Amino acid sequence: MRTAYRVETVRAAEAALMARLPDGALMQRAAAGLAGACATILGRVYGARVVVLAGSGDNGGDALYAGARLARRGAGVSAVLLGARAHEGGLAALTRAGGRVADDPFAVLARADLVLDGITGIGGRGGLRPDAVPVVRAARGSDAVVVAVDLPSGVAADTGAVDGEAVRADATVTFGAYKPGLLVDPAREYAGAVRLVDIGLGPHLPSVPELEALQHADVARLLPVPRVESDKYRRGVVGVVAGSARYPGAAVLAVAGALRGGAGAVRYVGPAGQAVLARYPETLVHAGPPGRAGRVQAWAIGPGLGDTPGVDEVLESDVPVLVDADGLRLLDPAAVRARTAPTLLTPHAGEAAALLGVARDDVEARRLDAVRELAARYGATVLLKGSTTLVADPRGDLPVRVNPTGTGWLATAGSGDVLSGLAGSLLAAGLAARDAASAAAYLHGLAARRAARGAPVAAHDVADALPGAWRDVIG
Ligand SMILES: NC(=O)C1=CN([C@@H]2O[C@H](COP(=O)(O)OP(=O)(O)OC[C@H]3O[C@@H](n4cnc5c(N)ncnc54)[C@H](OP(=O)(O)O)[C@@H]3O)[C@@H](O)[C@H]2O)[C@@H](O)CC1
Ligand SMILES: [K+]
Repeated sequence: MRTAYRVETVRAAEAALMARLPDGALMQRAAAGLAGACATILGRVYGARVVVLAGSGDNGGDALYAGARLARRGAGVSAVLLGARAHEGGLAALTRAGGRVADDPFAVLARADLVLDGITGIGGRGGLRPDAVPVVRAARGSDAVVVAVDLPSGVAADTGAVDGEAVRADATVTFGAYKPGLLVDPAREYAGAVRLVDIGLGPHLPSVPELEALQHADVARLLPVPRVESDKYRRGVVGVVAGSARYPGAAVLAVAGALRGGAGAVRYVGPAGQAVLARYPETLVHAGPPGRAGRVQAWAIGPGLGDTPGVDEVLESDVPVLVDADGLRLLDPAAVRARTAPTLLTPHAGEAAALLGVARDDVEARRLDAVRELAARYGATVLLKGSTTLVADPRGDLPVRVNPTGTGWLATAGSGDVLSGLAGSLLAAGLAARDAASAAAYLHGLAARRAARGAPVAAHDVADALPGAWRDVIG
């Protein structure tokens, strides 16, 4: 499990740790880890040209001390001072090691092999200040590798929002713990490859993080395993209510996902039964309405539904319900809150914006806030699809889950339908809504990567790749 903590939590843990250590020890640990990561990136430190962009705080201190370490190993290090003041100890160490303050920032940046971004870290507020913007652009425009110290300067550590300009790094070396912005877009995209340096914070961090990202082993523990005595009903039947005369394909794709999700049987309910059977003869089909279709252990409703009714009826059932796509339109918070069984909503940013009554861009810019707000408002588990898929539980004291397997190739028509069927199937197999949602997102992203291998994929390719992704996860 990868975890991320908010700034105030990191600061409290740092304070507790610092109280037991000599002055400056923590910054030296950070600088040593940072210099080591830079040496790995550079390959050869001796003779390398390094530029340190230093702001006025401790983030600049880390960068200057790391610069001093690299200078002692033979790198040519120049500092560009961007704040009203510079970290005194760090600047003195750099100068002692043979580094110098640049007369012309643009000249040194043009020849740099590596740029250390130490403008701001967890103390930064808002985007870059005007004096930093041209310097950062010059760094980005050069051939140098840009390494962000702790966080790319200009991104919001706690939310992943980017208000204004920020550093686009090739890599970020972060200290003690991941911060939410390193895992959530848009900030995540600015961070490049993230490396965590252990500075001994672990024992001082609380057990419940702000965010968690499941890894293979975590997902493997969640996936259902059939027992010897299992039959198809004990493994769970998932009811898929999807598709319409206009969009029969959505039904086929949702069923394709559901068949790969671990339920023992898939019951399709709706007008696209023929299309579903033609592709998947193992499906049980029923024209509807859902209440007459027979018993299921979970419903997945919404993909390609158009105006077909059925959402209200399904929400009245006493089994877990996943609502997606067209099912989310006009969704009544009171009806969802009144349910006794779990509800899982799976909007993309546009649907989430409609549910919240805000603009789509607002959701994209503040994904973490949006997913939490929806979960609270509807009393439901919410999976917010997108570049970084997030899963929030209605119990606000649980960490939000962030899916690490996503890929841009998933932004293709019908891939959400596959995800709905898959997550619905995991619900029917008995997973809690939060686990079903996060395991489904994980497998779905992995399947897309396996299917794509660098080339475009169609939604049905993703469905076909799910068994391979599942095998990969259970190892
Ligand atoms: N604590 C620890 O034990 C350890 C901490 N460590 C390190 O310390 C970092 C946190 O250091 P920090 O608290 O000094 O904050 P930091 O991010 O350097 O910025 C502070 C100053 O920047 C300014 N400023 C604000 N916004 C700005 C903007 N948009 N653009 C430009 N400038 C802006 C503002 O000053 P102002 O100019 O307003 O006077 C503010 O005071 C942390 O990320 C990690 O790297 C590690 O060494 C491990 C041990
Ligand atoms: K930084």
